[in-house]
Amino acid sequence: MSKLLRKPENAEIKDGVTLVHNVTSENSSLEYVNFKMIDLAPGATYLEELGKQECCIVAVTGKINVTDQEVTFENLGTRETVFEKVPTDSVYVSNDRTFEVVAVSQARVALCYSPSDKQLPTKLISAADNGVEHRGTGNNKRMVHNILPDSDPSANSLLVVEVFTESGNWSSYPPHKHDQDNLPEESFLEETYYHEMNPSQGFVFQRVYTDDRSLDETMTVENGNMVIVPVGYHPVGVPEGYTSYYLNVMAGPTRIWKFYNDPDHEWILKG
Ligand SMILES: O=C[C@H](O)[C@@H](O)[C@H](O)CC(=O)O
Repeated sequence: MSKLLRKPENAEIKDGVTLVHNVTSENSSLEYVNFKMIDLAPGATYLEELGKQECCIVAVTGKINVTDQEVTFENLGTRETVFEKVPTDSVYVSNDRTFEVVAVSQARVALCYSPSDKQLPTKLISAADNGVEHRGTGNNKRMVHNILPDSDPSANSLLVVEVFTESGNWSSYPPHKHDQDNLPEESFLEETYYHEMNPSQGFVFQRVYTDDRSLDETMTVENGNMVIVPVGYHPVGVPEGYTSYYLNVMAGPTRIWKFYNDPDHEWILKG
């Protein structure tokens, strides 16, 4: 199995708290992006002290309360399944703070981390604050919820978006990359994908590859899997009959999303 593909761990870490995924700089090649997906049973709590990392807490499904021990946001979350295709609520918590998540209902919560040493205010990113984008044409259409885009100055290095791609369409396509710290041409952002499929027995194909093909992995990605994108182009193809969801976390030395399209395939944009 590709080292870039992660299947759910589903490790119970305390009563009512299951660690579904845990991507760290120790167990991956990523230096900027860290990620946890946790499942919380009703009433379960998860507390974390942040060091020099910031965190975007995404109420992926279900309802949660979030506090940084100074301010508390209650009843966050807008959906029982991501395939309701509505934006959800998130909370930004900066470095050197402690946060606690309390499950109001059964909940799946994404914890998206990146480096931070300039403490910023804790901020509710409500569903209504998500910019919704409809990108692409033909069989390249997808819908994007911008949870924490680079246009939002609330974070130091973190970028968080979620993407819905319908049956028979492609996303992150034409293939693009952001693996060179070469602004204004291209930014360097590591990336993680947390994938879900509807119906859940579905799969997508995701390729991660570099210009010199020193990295060239094509993966069958199933419901609940993650894909780690340290470098390279990273297109996703969705078979007929299924809808794809993925949550992206990106971070790098500069908080700008400036991608570079694969020249072999950029002609597709010219229609
Ligand atoms: O670089 C960002 C990720 O590849 C996705 O968020 C991608 O941009 C989604 C899309 O535009 O299809």
